[in-house]
Amino acid sequence: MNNYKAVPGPLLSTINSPDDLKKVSADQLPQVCQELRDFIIDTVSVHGGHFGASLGVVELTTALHYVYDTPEDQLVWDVGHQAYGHKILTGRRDDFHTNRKYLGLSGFPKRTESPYDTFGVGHSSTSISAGLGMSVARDLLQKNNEVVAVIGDGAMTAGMAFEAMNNAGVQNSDLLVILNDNRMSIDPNVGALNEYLADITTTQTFNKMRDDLYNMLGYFKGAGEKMRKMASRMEAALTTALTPGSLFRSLGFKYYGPVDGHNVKNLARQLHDLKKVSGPKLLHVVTVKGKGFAPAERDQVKWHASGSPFDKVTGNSLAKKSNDKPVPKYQDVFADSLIELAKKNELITGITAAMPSGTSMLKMMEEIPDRAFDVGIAEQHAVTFAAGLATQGLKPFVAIYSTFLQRGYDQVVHDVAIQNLPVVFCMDRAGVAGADGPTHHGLFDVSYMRCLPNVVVSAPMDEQDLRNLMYTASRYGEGPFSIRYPRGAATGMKVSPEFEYITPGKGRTIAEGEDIAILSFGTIGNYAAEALDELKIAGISAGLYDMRFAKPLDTELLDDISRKYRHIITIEDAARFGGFGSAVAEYYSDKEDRPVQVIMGVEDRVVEHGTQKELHRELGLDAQGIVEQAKLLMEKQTSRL
Ligand SMILES: Cc1ncc(C[n+]2csc(CCOP(=O)(O)OP(=O)(O)O)c2C)c(N)n1
Ligand SMILES: CC(=O)[C@@H](O)[C@H](O)COP(=O)(O)O
Ligand SMILES: [Mg+2]
Repeated sequence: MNNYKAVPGPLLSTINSPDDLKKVSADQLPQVCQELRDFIIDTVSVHGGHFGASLGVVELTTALHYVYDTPEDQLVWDVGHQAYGHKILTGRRDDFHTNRKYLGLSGFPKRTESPYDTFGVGHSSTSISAGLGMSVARDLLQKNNEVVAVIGDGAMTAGMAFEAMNNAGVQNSDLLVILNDNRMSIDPNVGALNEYLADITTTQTFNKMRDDLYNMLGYFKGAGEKMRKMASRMEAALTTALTPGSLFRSLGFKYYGPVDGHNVKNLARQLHDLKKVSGPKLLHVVTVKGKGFAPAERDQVKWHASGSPFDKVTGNSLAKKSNDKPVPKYQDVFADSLIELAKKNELITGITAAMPSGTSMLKMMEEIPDRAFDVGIAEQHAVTFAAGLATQGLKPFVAIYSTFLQRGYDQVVHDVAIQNLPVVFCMDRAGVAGADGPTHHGLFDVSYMRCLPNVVVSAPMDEQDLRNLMYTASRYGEGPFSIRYPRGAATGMKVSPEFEYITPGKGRTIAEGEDIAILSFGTIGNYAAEALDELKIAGISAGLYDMRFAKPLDTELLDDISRKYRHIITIEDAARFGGFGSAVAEYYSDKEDRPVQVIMGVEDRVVEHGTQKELHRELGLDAQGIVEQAKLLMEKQTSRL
């Protein structure tokens, strides 16, 4: 592991807790911020991690810990990808070089890591609900601590944030919500709320335009539809400009702002004053994502996170250049195939919930803009929106990370599965996700999809099969179809430009054997393929079957396998409970001649962060793990004889 540690500046090096921060004078706060920013840039330039969001809240983080008595005062971060400054100021500076590394600090606030991390995060838009829970608990327990929730403009687009505000507005509990408005989600923020916030932050411009605008509106009345739409948009903007924050006020919040989120002394003063204001209140802070690192300010999407080392002045990548042909990522195979399919079938639509870059749906949004939608951080809406499209005969492909689809599960059940609508779920980041850790692993989708009526549950072993399964899904008219694939690079195989229809429920034989059959589900099967040679050396003849479907199962193939083998191993990069291995066990359970089965998958526990390779090793879900299981199985058989 690279153990490079950034050296903190003279002031930052004296700060090991918020109490130390409180010892510096208000005039020194800008210097603390500069040193904090430098420290983040220095560390992330070597070790990688989320980036732009933490740079954008350096002043806000410093002001919060300066003014509030954390950890007694509860500070709740939303998503938590912006909390690096918070970690550094709350006693984790010296360990910060282990951030997101195996056995190191978590990339997100985590309750077991620090008392300053009041609520575990990773998924967005939970902070107001959690904060309200904490403030109501404070009231009931007759304590007097403060509660502050910090939420981004992207996270604010989610239904959950509005559910929380709707409730907070009538609870009358003291709660400060800070809206960190940088006009960005991971990609540019979208939606009507985004436009509303833009109107607030451009108040002065609109005030100046007011008189002209009324004159123009008169002119527009006689104009066409396009002009009228423009006029009504401008009128809405004007209304917002005249009464900024009215949306939040009407939800029962006292609204303050917008204020400059990079003036730390002013922020500290504002926060100090707001302590005297009771009830639910919202401070609207305007910041720049990537603030203080010019390349990140220029290209905010690229610098949302950095995976490889970079020059901390120019931002140029320091990753070793390779002459090898680049291997496509699964997300790109998905997006390219979707575009190919959509060009041939005009009923196909694509939907992403605020992950155009992450899912590569951006490609379709650029090539076929009228049929590709970014609906914001709104997984629930994305699923039901797709269901609505499907009722009208369209063929929606909903690309959502496996972990984020958990947010839209009732919609998958109630709006898609029960109505048997032909929505295609493309679940990216399935299996262990890597450095993002437990909140982001996609370990539950096989179980949560398999238990639903009507849903096909599939996983390709490689990019060729991903293309073919997508093609199959595009032609499958009987109901919902799910396809899971992991984060990162595909196999690099030569891919046929032709699509092939795979009958749902049909697996394939990769290798025949005699002693043990390995039944794999998804890309984890490539580890099994690697294990075959080593098993041969160990004197074990293993067959390998890429089952492709956890539902419907290839029962014909399963019957063949049970006739031929006494021992089978099933393997999946997912929770064992209710997954593919369970499906096979259930199928065999009433067969007299059932084989002895080992189910390889993720045990009933939380899997922490690390590289995918490290985590697969820890879980025993790699070639070595398969070899070990196979040997154990054969030993057990021999000892029984
Ligand atoms: C439920 C859920 N969906 C999607 C994501 C992926 N995601 C992480 S950060 C982010 C953008 C958040 O934007 P914002 O709250 O404005 O924070 P910023 O990065 O701009 O500081 C998204 C979409 C997530 N973490 N949780
Ligand atoms: C914080 C968050 O949810 C995203 O930034 C996530 O970390 C992206 O993951 P990928 O890097 O796999 O797209
Ligand atoms: Mg934002």
